[in-house]
Amino acid sequence: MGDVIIELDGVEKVFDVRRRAGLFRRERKQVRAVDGISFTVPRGEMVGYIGPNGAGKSTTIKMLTGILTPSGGRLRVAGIDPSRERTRLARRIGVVFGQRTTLWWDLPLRDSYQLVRRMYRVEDARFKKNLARCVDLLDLGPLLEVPVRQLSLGQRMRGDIAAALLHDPEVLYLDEPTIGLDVVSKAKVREFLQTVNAEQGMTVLLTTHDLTDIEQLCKRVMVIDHGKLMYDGGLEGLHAVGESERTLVVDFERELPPVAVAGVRCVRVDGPRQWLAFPATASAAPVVAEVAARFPLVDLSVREPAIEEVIARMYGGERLPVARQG
Ligand SMILES: Nc1ncnc2c1ncn2[C@@H]1O[C@H](COP(=O)(O)OP(=O)(O)OP(=O)(O)O)[C@@H](O)[C@H]1O
Repeated sequence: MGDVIIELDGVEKVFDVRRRAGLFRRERKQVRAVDGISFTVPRGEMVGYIGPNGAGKSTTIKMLTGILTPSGGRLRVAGIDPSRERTRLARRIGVVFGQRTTLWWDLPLRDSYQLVRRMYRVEDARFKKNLARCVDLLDLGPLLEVPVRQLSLGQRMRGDIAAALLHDPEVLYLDEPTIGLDVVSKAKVREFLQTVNAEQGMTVLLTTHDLTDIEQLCKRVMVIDHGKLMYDGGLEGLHAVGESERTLVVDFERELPPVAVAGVRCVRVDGPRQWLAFPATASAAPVVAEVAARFPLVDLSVREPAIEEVIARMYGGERLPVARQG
């Protein structure tokens, strides 16, 4: 592990919400959007931050940029307290919100980038170098003279990502960077993120509803629900926690009643084909050996659990949050 660049210790955000409770009465209610979250991210890591709608992901990112001040706990990004020194932090971080653009609607991309350069006072040579690299890797060349309003969603997103990187941030927050994009644009964005992470050692924190983003980009994933951290670890570990199952798809020589093998559930029968589920954490070898020894087999294959199913089970289930580290 390298040095720690993002550090949260018991971070909370409580919103005071007023709502009507009858004709004349207003009720005050507190929403604990982030409820005591602790984690650290070492420099250079690319981490997925996922959870169902309203889990507290955007609120966390807003605190990490300094837009929102935590109600409790301790938060540091590159050694800086974001809400106290938001401007100083802004030079060190890049932010992309998939749902809205930071570009100037009426200006061509090229002019937007000039404004970014002035805002961050990016030195000329560095700006040229960074822009050339982004234009090359994100295929922005033909788009530079086009006003932002005329860009497709995928083009605009690529434009936004470039804008976030022109001042060489050490940390990049991406909130739903692939939302609404077509397959080709998604692939391009992912490839780009992989490149900047690998070549520049940029730390990336990514929220997404598209689990392919996580599978392709992140070795580590954090799952948040109701403002609490429910899981922090590798994707494989998520399968263990989510009690996911692998499936042995077996073609027998003839139709058989559902086979009974210890540790295995027959989940489907279709003619001579049967689907046998067993825990994803177990080895397939003994299951295959027993089925093959007892029944006349023609063919078999093992299907890995879909990460979507694991996550859905986690979101749906009553789980205890992970223990706080340290
Ligand atoms: N400014 C605010 N005032 C009051 N409540 C808020 C505010 N911002 C967020 N909340 C509430 O805090 C909770 C967490 O919201 P947040 O936007 O962080 O979730 P999210 O995980 O980003 O969800 P989504 O995937 O839908 O974007 C929700 O219950 C939301 O309604």
